[in-house]
Amino acid sequence: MNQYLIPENAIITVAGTVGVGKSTLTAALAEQLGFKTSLEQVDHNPYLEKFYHDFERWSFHLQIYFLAERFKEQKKIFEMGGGFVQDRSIYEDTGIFAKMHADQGTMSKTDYETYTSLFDAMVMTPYFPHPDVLIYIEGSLPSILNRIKERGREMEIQTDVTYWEHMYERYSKWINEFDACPVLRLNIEEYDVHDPESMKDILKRVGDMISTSAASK
Ligand SMILES: Nc1ncnc2c1ncn2[C@@H]1O[C@H](COP(=O)(O)OP(=O)(O)O)[C@@H](O)[C@H]1O
Ligand SMILES: Nc1ncnc2c1ncn2[C@H]1C[C@H](O)[C@@H](COP(=O)(O)O)O1
Repeated sequence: MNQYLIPENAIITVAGTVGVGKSTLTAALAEQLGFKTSLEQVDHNPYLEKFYHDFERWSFHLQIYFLAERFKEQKKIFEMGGGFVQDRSIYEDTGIFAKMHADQGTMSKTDYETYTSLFDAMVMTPYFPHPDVLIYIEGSLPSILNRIKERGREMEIQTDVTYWEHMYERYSKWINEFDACPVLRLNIEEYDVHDPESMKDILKRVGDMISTSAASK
């Protein structure tokens, strides 16, 4: 146990819409805590760029790819006995992305059903521990769009702003209904990743949340 009362085998997952700051916060918290990171790999994804050019053609391929990658990470976290900060949850793949494309008609009904049945089968395996806490990062849409622009991934910058608007709305609803584990909501205006005190404050809140949740079980 560390000074934050976070168990050494804990799993802390960072969630939120594209560009909000998940990867950056994941790295900063893991460093402060001495935990390992589970990061989303964008550079080696063989479908992502194609997907942004043609959602209909590639959305199913991309979801299967992300599901496989995410599941391998879950398995790794399980086998290594936890102690991870994880960049994005598997719940977002299904609850936000796959659903959004199915609803918008850029993933067929059959493909969505195939994807969902595979996801459900994977969740039922022992490799699927729920996080101890899910940190949900939120902020204003203009600030997030600005971050997407500044980060400079051309495929995201070229994507119509309505895509990000729809995703933003979905995330706001999704998090209000999310109940798979305790949630710590953080606004991007309330922390500074470069300030160790600010990271410690977040970790203290994570530790409090884990202790409260353990006491109520
Ligand atoms: N706390 C922060 N303050 C200012 N800029 C940030 C902060 N967190 C992330 N950024 C910047 O915002 C952009 C998106 O951050 P990133 O962590 O890659 O987001 P995500 O993983 O959620 O897509 C990057 O350019 C990053 O440097
Ligand atoms: N499940 C997903 N479906 C479609 N696109 C996805 C999915 N998961 C991540 N993405 C995209 C969104 C971004 O362009 C990159 C990386 O996400 P980020 O939020 O920047 O870490 O992958």
